Amino acid sequence: MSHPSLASQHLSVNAVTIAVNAPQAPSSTRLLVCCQSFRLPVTEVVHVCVGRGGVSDLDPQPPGPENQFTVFYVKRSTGQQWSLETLVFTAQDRDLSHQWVQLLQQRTQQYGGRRPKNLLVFINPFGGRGQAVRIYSKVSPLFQLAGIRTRVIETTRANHARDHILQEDLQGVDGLVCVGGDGMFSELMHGLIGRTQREAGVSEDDEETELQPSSIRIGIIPAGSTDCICFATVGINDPMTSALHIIIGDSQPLDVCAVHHQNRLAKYSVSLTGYGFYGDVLRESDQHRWMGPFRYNYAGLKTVLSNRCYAGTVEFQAAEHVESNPRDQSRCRTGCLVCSESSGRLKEDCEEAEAKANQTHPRQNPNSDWQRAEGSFIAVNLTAISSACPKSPDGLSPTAHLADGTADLILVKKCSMFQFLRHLSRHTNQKDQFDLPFVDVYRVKTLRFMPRRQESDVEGGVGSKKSFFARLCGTSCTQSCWNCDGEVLPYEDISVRVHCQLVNLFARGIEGVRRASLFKY
Ligand SMILES: Nc1ncnc2c1ncn2[C@@H]1O[C@H](COP(=O)(O)OP(=O)(O)OP(=O)(O)O)[C@@H](O)[C@H]1O
Repeated sequence: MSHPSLASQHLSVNAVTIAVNAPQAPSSTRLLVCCQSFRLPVTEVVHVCVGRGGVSDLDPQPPGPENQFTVFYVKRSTGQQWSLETLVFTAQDRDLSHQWVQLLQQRTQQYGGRRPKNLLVFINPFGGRGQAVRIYSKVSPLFQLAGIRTRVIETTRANHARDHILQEDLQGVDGLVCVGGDGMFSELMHGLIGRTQREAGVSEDDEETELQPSSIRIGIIPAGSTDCICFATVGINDPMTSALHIIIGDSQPLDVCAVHHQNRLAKYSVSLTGYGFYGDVLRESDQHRWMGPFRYNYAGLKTVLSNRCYAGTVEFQAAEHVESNPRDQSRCRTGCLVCSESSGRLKEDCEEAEAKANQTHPRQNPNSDWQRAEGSFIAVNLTAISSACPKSPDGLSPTAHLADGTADLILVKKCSMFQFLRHLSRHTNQKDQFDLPFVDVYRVKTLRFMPRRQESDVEGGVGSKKSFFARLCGTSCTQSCWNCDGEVLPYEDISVRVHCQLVNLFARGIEGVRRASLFKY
């Protein structure tokens, strides 16, 4: 087909005649259609067909004359929300229309990124408000439209999805999708990381080992109660937006924390790994499941009122090379430079680690770069991402990066209940939420925590120097637990290592203002 002859043709869209610019430019971001203020990147074309197309059952349309063709594309609505939009073009005749469709399909394939062809979808019918099946039925026609094959499994028990990924044949699958909340994402992530290590002959229990990333990406269609991971990586909890990110094959690497206890892998975590306050809230709320979602408010209030703190030692290795810190104001956004530079460093680090492993002599002083903080803490929080969610849009650490190989460690030292409340409330109303004398924050690669039992604990020492409220709440506990992405870990001493860009999501991070405005039309 002769492209230049097409390029000089004029088509009409919505009764306005527009010029279509030459489509043979080599760049993948070449604009497909250009008409005064209208620009459409080929990477965001979902589908092209002859006639007037509709999104199957959602939007049935009469086929329309064959000299017309329809382009389905991603449209930015408000904020980070995406929707599917259509443009109907009218060519001079049927042949020209067919040529355009063919050309645009070719271009979409050529420059359209790494789009999935085969998805394995897990739906948790009980996640969130039990709406996951209905939510999936709204977005599944989009996958059909884009020509993506899907195999759908409704889970029948906890860990069904994880076990399936670990045990079943995934030949040809190029994407895993969960329709549910953070717990479902965690299942997919554990299954995928576990399977990849097994196939690579890597032991997950070995803290020193480099874990292997998988080429299979994970998509999240939010249908849970908080959906923090979707919110922090896409910027919105909207099933349609997530489905479109999956279809156009977006790719967002994500750091993962491997949490170990006594030389065994305990769990992987991407958002909060928290001891003290968040561990107590989770433990308390788990005991009151019968209250439904209200249990979180109840447990939160009770834990705040009891104002417990715990003695222990935190050891950590601060991030090297990293130009950013948790108190700067530069947030991780689509195309983040800090994260992309980390992917280069990741390769260098792997080579260095391999060289070290091959050395006959052990390292001179493996503990030389460890720092230590000792004391009584109300909370020890580690988060590899901002952990933003609709209730706390800035998250635990607003400037944490998605894929720079670090996590933010937030130490909230012993303070009064009102001071702690101030710390909690700063999540939503201050620029630097760590600007408090009893809060320390570090960007780290590794962490170790050891609880410290004190003589006085027995009598009610640091952990239970009981306030009036603590007595009122009947909380005499001197031991906390870890909250690891919403699951209780029943240990206190743990070690954590951040694995840079271990998993890949169908996402692109949160789009910044400049980029969003480019596409405002
Ligand atoms: N069929 C099932 N029956 C019972 N539990 C399930 C089933 N399928 C998945 N699960 C478990 O349910 C837990 C919660 O699911 P999910 O994350 O989808 O919803 P949620 O807890 O409401 O959301 P969020 O984690 O965002 O708060 C998961 O940890 C998962 O292991």
